[in-house]
Amino acid sequence: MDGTENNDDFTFCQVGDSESKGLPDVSSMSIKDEKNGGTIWGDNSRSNVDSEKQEKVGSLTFKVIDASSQKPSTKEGGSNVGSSKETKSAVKKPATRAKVPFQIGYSHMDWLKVTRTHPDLAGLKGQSNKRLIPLSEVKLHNTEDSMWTVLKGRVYNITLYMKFHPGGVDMLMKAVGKDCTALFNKYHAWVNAEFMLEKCLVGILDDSRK
Ligand code: HEM
Repeated sequence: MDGTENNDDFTFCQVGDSESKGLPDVSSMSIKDEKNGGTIWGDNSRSNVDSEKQEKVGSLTFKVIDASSQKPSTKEGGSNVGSSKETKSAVKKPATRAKVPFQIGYSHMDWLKVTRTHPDLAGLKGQSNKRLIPLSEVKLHNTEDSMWTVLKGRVYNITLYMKFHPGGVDMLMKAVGKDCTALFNKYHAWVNAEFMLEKCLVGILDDSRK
């Protein structure tokens, strides 16, 4: 690619101080794909309004709406894919995640440093980390100075990890003394805990004992 070819399907928007430059309000724009049908981006349900202008680039149609002249309305229509309800759910914004304030000295990088320098994160005192451990033993480690959890069949000592957890201490407390695999997968199945907690491994969960 040399950057000179004509790419019909993509357009780049100039973003800036829209008011002072007289640019359209991007929060009120939507992009339709005429070739394949459907809304690519934006809230397409707000068409059929008087203050709307259409721009066309390649196969894409931009609906530029002057939001300043609009009042909230229940008017429907304008969508070329089913009902406007369906279109709305297709462009639904993801739920905002409650961010836990980041504490200086407790970032992911800080944790990696700890895992490299701490002599005994698991608290093994020389014991093997291949020992089979029943859930009843995990349950006993639910105190401030010894917190164990089970994740994907492995038993970890998470006492020192608690303050480094990006989801907060309170959330991770739900894992203490229990098997947290389901909760872990519910919130972030993509997190590589095997790597992050490698040095916290205490043993393997013994499924055959309670
Ligand atoms: C014990 C193993 C766990 C590890 C190693 C771990 C690790 C992490 C990591 C790396 C993140 C950041 C993920 C990201 O930004 O994409 C995170 C976020 C989070 N974790 Fe965990 N987690 C564990 C267990 C849990 C459990 C059991 C819960 C729920 C009870 C939980 C709830 C959360 C939540 C709600 C967030 C999101 C925080 C935010 O968006 O700021 N975690 N965790």
